[in-house]
Amino acid sequence: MIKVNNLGMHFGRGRGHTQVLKDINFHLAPGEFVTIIGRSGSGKSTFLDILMGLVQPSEGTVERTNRASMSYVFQKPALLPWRNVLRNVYLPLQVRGVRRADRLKAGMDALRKVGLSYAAHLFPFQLSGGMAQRVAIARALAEDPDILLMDEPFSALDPILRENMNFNLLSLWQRTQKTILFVTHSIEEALILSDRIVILEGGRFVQSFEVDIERPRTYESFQDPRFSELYRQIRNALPHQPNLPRLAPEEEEDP
Ligand SMILES: Nc1ncnc2c1ncn2[C@@H]1O[C@H](COP(=O)(O)OP(=O)(O)OP(=O)(O)O)[C@@H](O)[C@H]1O
Repeated sequence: MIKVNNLGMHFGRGRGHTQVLKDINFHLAPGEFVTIIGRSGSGKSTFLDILMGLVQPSEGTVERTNRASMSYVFQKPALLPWRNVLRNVYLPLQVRGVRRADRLKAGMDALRKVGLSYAAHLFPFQLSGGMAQRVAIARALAEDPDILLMDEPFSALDPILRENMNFNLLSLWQRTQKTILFVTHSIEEALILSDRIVILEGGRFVQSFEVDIERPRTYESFQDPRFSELYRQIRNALPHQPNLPRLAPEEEEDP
């Protein structure tokens, strides 16, 4: 779906020069769910902006197979307060000049996919944080993209709601067969969602983990021994407090 070759990105020059991304090679296969984890300022949003074509990279190329279409879900829902939910959801279609009847249908279909058809006529101030974020997802789905780019979409939600939204997204992904590239700071969230997790550190993709936890994932998946094993490996691949020991591998049980 997407292939990134030797990508690099820097901003400014001279003393203000910042190298944000270096030598990035990356691919996203059809139907795959891939998550990027990296600390704040590691260049995750810059990477998504480049994939989306909002920013030109300083070096390297981004190839997209068969001109696959993409939609972006931002960290904040960014809804227009004077438009109701349905009119927010079909806004990108309206901008593209899609006929009214078609955009109403696409908007309602997208709201149904996130379980919010009942809220079509509410205004943003009447929504909870989780509802607003689902409206933002519906707005991205209304365009029926091949690829969804999601930049920390649930980071502002409380942990229980966030977990529920994760399972919500998984069932949506299974039903719609979209390809998803997700960004988060949370190892748990990455593990419950993804097929593959890549770590962005110092502007490079330093490690990649295949998440071989059985699907469909459920609340039980948190108890899967592979979950805690992968958690340890990924946590150890991220920066540590210098005075604290790293996580030891789990003890093997006696046969
Ligand atoms: N237009 C710009 N001009 C100069 N520097 C920039 C610009 N955009 C981003 N940067 C710098 O690039 C680095 C990476 O920013 P980016 O927003 O991609 O990080 P991030 O990993 O998404 O962070 P967070 O997790 O906090 O959202 C930061 O140091 C930022 O200051």
